[in-house]
Amino acid sequence: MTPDGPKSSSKRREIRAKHVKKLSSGEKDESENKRVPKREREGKSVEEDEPLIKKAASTIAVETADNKPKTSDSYLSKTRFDQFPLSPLSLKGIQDAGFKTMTVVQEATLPIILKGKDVLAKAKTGTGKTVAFLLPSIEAVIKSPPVSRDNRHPPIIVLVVCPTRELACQAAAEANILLKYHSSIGVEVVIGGTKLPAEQRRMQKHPCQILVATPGRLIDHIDNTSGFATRLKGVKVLVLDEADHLLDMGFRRDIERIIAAVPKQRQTFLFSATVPDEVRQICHVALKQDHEFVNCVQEGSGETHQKVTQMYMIASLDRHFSLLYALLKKHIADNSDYKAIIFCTTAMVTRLVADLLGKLSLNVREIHSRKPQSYRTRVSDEFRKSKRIILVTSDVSARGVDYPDVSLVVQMGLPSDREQYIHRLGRTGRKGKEGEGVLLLAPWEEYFLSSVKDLPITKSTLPPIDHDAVKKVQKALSQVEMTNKEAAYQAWLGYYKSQKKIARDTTRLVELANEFSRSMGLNTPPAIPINVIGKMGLKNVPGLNVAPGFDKRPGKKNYRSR
Ligand SMILES: Nc1ncnc2c1ncn2[C@@H]1O[C@H](COP(=O)(O)OP(=O)(O)OP(=O)(O)O)[C@@H](O)[C@H]1O
Repeated sequence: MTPDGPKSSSKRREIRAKHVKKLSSGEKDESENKRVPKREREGKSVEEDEPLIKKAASTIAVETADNKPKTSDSYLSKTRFDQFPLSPLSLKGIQDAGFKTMTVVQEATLPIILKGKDVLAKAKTGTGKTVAFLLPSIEAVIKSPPVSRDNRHPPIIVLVVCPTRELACQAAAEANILLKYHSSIGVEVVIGGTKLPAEQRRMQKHPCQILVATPGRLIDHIDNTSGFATRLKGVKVLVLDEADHLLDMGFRRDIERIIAAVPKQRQTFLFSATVPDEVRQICHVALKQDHEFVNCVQEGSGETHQKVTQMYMIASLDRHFSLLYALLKKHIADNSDYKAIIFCTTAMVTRLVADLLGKLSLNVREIHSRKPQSYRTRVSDEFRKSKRIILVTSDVSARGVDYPDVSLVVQMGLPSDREQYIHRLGRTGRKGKEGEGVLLLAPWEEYFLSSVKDLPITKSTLPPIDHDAVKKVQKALSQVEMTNKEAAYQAWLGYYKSQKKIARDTTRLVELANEFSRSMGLNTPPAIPINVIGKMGLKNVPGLNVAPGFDKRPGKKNYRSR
């Protein structure tokens, strides 16, 4: 391969990882708690949302030549990029990236976007949505009039909003790959976890036309960075990546503020692998009335990848840790180049599970919101590049993160909803590859299955757990620090308190939490400060171990952080 020739996908990944690393420098862990969707923090559901308004928009189902909707997992189309009026420099960048033909979602959305229309696009996980919105965005920058060098507030032409820092950095890294030959176009990222003045200085030094941001930090800049609001007045393209998540109750107010800060006269793209009906009905807050809905996904089994086998296991909580261990051991034995992701319900449960698997001598890393951003970036980068590794994570890694070759995704406990289940599962089987997904539930969580009954998820027999393995897990649990168990117990309780069906009977909820406590090897449930119990709405519920006084640990207002 010539130095400038098409890149192999591993080379491309390396380049992107380098970009991500560069983009996401930051030392302080500015907890993501405040950005955890309020719906999840407070247990509110979409049903409690504002009245839904009916919306008229044309829907385009992507069809094959024989007019049947695409059912195969082939994420690539036969259409070449040069069949569209894209700038030669973009085409050169695409060639260098090693992209030969467009993916289905790119082929379906590009012609509509190039006509100037707003688009709401739904396409499976790992099928190239990022490039689908970046390419036409770059074209919009190229078509914009040049800006004079002495303009003190050079306009931001494209604003991309992503729900997490990892995703924002990843999108910016992908943009940098596409912009390889566009030396006059710049991309910047603004995310939490870094100091605001540092970002302000960086933006001043490198005025960009494309800005990728997380909602909270973007609003910080609107409020506190001089000239920033003026720069946003230049926006011609607004992108909401993981749009359904950004439009749900947790982010909605921020998104409404962001929309108010950019001109009405603009093009808007909403992309996600899941677009629930509620989101279709409220998307008018961002999109024009005559937008197109491009649906590259068949309802039901079409929403997940055929090459990813989906199984669920039902077992009492006291067996979950041993089951997880048995499951991982079997997966490792069967897959020499295994790469597994374990999703847990909260940050503190994530820490507990990571700690436990580490004590069981598995090669484990952890990512959640309580880790500093610099650590998160480093671990994410390492996991992206490595094989024979397990990542234990909270939902900060559920959406959009593009780790190649993940062979197994385990979801422990109740996913927050059907969409989250699909996005988490979507970390495997990317770009048409094979993968395996296991959902591990307790019997009282089985009701969740009704929300995914149209997906090809089947019941699995439980892997055999020998006596030695149980002993090993118990020993490992006894070595896990008590403070980690206490924090996991409290977080567990907070999470399930936000699950309406379970929280309805608070006495039962506490009984279940105490079952979880026993599964960690504790005879007595950890004590919870009385003020925290009050805030959780669990005052006087029998079974709780009440500690007098206040929980003074930093950032303790929210019981669940991701
Ligand atoms: N035309 C193409 N040909 C080959 N690979 C591509 C093409 N377009 C994008 N890719 C690659 O496909 C991978 C998945 O893309 P991306 O992360 O954008 O998926 P996604 O659809 O946004 O997934 P998710 O729903 O999980 O966010 C990336 O590694 C990206 O570089």
